Amino acid sequence: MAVAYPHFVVSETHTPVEQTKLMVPPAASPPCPAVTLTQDDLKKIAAYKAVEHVKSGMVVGLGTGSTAKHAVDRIAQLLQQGKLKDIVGIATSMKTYEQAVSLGIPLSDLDSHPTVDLAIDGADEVDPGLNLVKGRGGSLLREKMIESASKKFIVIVDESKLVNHIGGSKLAMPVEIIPFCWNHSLKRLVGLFADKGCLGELRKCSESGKIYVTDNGNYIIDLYFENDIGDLNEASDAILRLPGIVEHGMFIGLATSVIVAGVNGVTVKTKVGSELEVDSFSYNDLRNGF
Ligand SMILES: O=C(CO)[C@H](O)[C@H](O)COP(=O)(O)O
Repeated sequence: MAVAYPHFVVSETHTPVEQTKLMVPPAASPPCPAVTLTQDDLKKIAAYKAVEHVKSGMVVGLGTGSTAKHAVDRIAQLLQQGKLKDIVGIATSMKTYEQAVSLGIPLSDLDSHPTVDLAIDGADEVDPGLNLVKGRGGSLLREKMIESASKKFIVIVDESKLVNHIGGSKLAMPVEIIPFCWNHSLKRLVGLFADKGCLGELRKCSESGKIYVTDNGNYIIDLYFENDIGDLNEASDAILRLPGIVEHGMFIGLATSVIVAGVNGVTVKTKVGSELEVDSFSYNDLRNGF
């Protein structure tokens, strides 16, 4: 059974793998049987909603990861259908670059297009102030370069990414470092946050066990925090002061809006000055259009 979402049909067969299965309640009117959305369906819903903000002629930052992949697919589809024209994409990773090339999306870079109209990307954590952790997919440096050059940066997530505070998922906060004496850098990073119950490890490829190397030829140290990191700007400054550190995965104040797809519908949080505007849409609203 497909959810009657305006722009796409959820696949009828779902592969559970590691995805969370979520039950969406049936619509009150018109009657509609319950539908099971996978976590990937939610990512796709958030991605498609974000792509509604892409207009012809825009320079668009193309994110990396399983959520952003849906946005790139959708942009390509709209280009192929002639509903979008003259889009220039700037890829945040080699993987996204290859995806975009395979789909025929015209690409450029920040040297030729230093200002990006809109970037769309996933995130690993989103806090209530729209600060993020990014980079569990390894692309944090190019993502931060492109997203900080964007007039608008829309983050697309399923609701599992929401946290009360950065580090709150207890999963990795990645830091890209140069390979030279990586163990020294690891110790210095962990030492910065000794009072926060911080542990760190060099990222390895899960399949080969080899050291993970970023698109920039660097390594990644994954930091794990037992306690709240505290002031994010202070933590950021301390990390970036260490020689050998290239960038970290805290994206502080960069997102202009976040689209969260959850079991009950979609929430769009948008920064308006210092305020946060929140719009919520149930799947019934989505059925009837916004
Ligand atoms: O920062 C990223 C890659 O560096 C991704 O955006 C982040 O890891 C989220 O990935 P996914 O959409 O697969 O959950």
